[in-house]
Amino acid sequence: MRGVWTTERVRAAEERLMLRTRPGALMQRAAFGVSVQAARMLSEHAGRVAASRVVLLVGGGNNGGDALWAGAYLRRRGVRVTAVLLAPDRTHEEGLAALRRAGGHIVSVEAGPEVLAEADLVVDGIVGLSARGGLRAEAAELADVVDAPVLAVDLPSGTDPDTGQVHGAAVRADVTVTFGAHKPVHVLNPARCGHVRFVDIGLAGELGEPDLRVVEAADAAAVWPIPAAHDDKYTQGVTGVAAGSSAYAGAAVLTTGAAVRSTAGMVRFAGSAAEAVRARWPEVIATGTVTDVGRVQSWVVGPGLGTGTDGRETVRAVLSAGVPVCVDADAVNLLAGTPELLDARDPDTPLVLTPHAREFERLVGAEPGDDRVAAARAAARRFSAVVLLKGHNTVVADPDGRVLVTVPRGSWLATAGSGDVLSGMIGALLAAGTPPWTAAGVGAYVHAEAAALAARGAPISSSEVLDAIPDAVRSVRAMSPAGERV
Ligand SMILES: NC(=O)C1=CN([C@@H]2O[C@H](COP(=O)(O)OP(=O)(O)OC[C@H]3O[C@@H](n4cnc5c(N)ncnc54)[C@H](O)[C@@H]3O)[C@@H](O)[C@H]2O)[C@@H](O)CC1
Ligand SMILES: [K+]
Repeated sequence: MRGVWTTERVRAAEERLMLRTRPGALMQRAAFGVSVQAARMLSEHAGRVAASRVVLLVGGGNNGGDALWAGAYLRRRGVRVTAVLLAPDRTHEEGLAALRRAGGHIVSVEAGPEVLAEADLVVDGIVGLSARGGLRAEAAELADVVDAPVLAVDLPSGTDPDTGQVHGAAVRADVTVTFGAHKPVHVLNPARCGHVRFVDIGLAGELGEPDLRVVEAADAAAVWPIPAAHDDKYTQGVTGVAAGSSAYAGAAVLTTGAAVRSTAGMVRFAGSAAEAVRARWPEVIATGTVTDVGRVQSWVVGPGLGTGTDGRETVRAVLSAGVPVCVDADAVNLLAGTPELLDARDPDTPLVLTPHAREFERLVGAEPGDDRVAAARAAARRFSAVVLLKGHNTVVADPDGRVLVTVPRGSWLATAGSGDVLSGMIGALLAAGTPPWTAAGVGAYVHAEAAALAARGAPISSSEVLDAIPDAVRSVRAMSPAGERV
């Protein structure tokens, strides 16, 4: 898992590091990293470095200072550098002097559109970690006329560093260079950041435990249940699925299918869609009700269940079964309407709640808001459950405060029934004994991987995501040396 630190933590780490480094050293390390990345982009996009044209958009803080120093380094490689000063009276003095000495041009905002029209690359040094709100009017107007590739210093200006939200105008970067640590914006708003490149400024020893973690292929490969010599159909965990209704048999088929495709163990189904499930998945033992289904090691409850009396009793029954439960869709709505259902639960049995934003609002009484990480964390604590908040980024919070994020590759999962598939996958991982926070995070990661593999550039349905689960598991195992060995 890759660590992510909030701006408060990064600033504190930088302050500690600055006590041990010469003044200005950190900025120069950061700026040198920006110049290296800029040169790489110039080679790629303009076919040359020397004699190409770079425009620096320079705000009134240290972010602008980074851009100015990077411009000075680029001058040494023969680049024609022009700095547009957005806050002339607050421009970083040493950086400005360095660029002047190196032979860079300095222009005011009025000349911005003209120099931008000639640019091979634009460096966004408008605002960094101190950013609040969208771009101010002058910066917004300039950002609007940019046509060249954009390299953002630390973050694309106008996006919130800690939530990734954009209110108003913001830069859209092709590449973002981050210093010393990944910050929340880099994983919560990848569409604005483009490719994120890390520049080491020596912070690692000062950072401590991350605030968020990003799931990677190796994490999935390390925990995905693979049958071993001693295994039979029971030892790998039996997943129970209580989903669907006469009106929504499809949800039952998708959820059950996802559990079938995810692991080699057994899947049992309980509900009025038993016949449809059996017809599509002959390996599943399907019965009418939770009480006569037999032993399972986890339950998935909710997709297509309906919110009537039968659904409510089903939720009560699985919550009191003493095994880990993944509560999705209608089961989340039932808990929102009848919170007493949670009394049926043994507090020591893992519970995973998987709401999307509207279900979250019903459950918690408030929208997730801008800070989805904080919202998921608070809900996890309140319900003593792992809360997986769906969205373009999936956020998975544990009651102990740990948070996992999955960074999406496209929006292919914005399709009907994809949540049903996810809950079946999480249920299968829970049945195999995977701890709930990991099961939810890794399930979401492989779900997104399956979508990307199935899509290959064209819209897909949930059935195709489901069919791609084995390929996604193969892919994460192949990407990770640990996974390949097993
Ligand atoms: N602290 C350090 O040791 C290091 C800091 N570095 C750089 O320093 C940056 C942080 O610098 P600062 O704290 O000086 O602040 P910034 O450069 O992020 O912001 C400067 C000022 O911009 C204004 N501003 C805020 N929101 C704005 C908006 N939406 N539109 C326009 N202007 C806005 C504010 O008045 C703010 O004080 C980092 O992002 C990084 O680029 C790097 O040089 C690495 C080392
Ligand atoms: K920036």
